[in-house]
Amino acid sequence: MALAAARRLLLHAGSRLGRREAVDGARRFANKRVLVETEGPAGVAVMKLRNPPVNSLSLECLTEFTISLEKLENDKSIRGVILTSECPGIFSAGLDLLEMYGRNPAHYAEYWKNVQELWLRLYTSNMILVSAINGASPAGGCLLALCCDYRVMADNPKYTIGLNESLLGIVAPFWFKDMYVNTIGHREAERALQLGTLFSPAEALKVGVVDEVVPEDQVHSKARSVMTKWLAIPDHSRQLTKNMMRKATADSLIKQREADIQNFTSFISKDSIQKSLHMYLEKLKQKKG
Ligand SMILES: CCCCCCCCCC/C=C/CC(=O)SCCNC(=O)CCNC(=O)[C@H](O)C(C)(C)COP(=O)(O)OP(=O)(O)OC[C@H]1O[C@@H](n2cnc3c(N)ncnc32)[C@H](O)[C@@H]1OP(=O)(O)O
Repeated sequence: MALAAARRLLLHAGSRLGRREAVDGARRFANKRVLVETEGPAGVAVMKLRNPPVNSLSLECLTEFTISLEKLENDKSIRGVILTSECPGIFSAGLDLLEMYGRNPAHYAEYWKNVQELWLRLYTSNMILVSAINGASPAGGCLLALCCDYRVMADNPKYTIGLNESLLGIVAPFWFKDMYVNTIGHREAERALQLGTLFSPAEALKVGVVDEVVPEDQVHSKARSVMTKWLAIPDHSRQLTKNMMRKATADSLIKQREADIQNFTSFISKDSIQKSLHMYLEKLKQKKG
């Protein structure tokens, strides 16, 4: 409830947490975890996730992300968004494991509702979305990229991308799966989902998880040049086409949002699943020591 109130305040009353300023004709607004810079005449915004250390999608981060997108969607001068990260070497570590571990069912339900909301908003956005994947992009990080219309990834073998849920002992929800199938086809998705494959940039390109791999220092310039190409298409025909391609996938979640929340809540609350998450978190810790 507190988050919903914060969201209303941010969105409608301008910005108490957010701030808006003019810099050389460009505009920017920032929440704590999302920075948005818009460039006047081109109608393009660059949205940078900045939730260190790994841009995990905490409830706060999801909320700020959704609000920022909503603001851009309502701004008729904005036609395209480049989605990227301000955290070095990490695009996004995906959903925040600490939101799914050791909490109560009401928290899980609230968290999942916000995950659904961000996904629906991103996946069905009328704007052109291009991701500049400048770091690791597992699970929910990959999900963000898959929502985009075009994906450019940095050519660094340390960076991997994919839906690795099965490695954590959890299961990608049907709408993650549907989007993966839409992107890379049934056979590749079936294999990658079962194995929890994290693809190197070269592999991701080969299988179609990303559209282009470029040297790391060219990710942003390439994303911009891709955006320019997409901006040349009339919005109305591109938007109707996008809607035609994505509507069925989005609708299948919209039709069963409540049931999906219940499924997630009961699945994630299971002792066996909590145990798997505990082990995975321990593994992440041990990696350091
Ligand atoms: C019947 C069916 C019903 C369906 C029900 C649905 C089921 C659930 C579906 C849920 C779907 C989940 C999707 C997800 O997104 S789960 C998250 C998956 N993410 C990962 O696996 C990534 C894990 N992280 C990493 O691999 C690495 O951290 C990294 C991103 C490659 C970065 O490596 P690094 O060496 O630079 O940093 P590292 O030292 O590992 O991490 C720094 C600290 O950050 C913490 N951390 C990392 N990732 C997460 C995360 N996702 N959430 C929260 N915290 C994270 C890590 O633990 C370190 O913390 P600390 O410094 O030790 O305290």
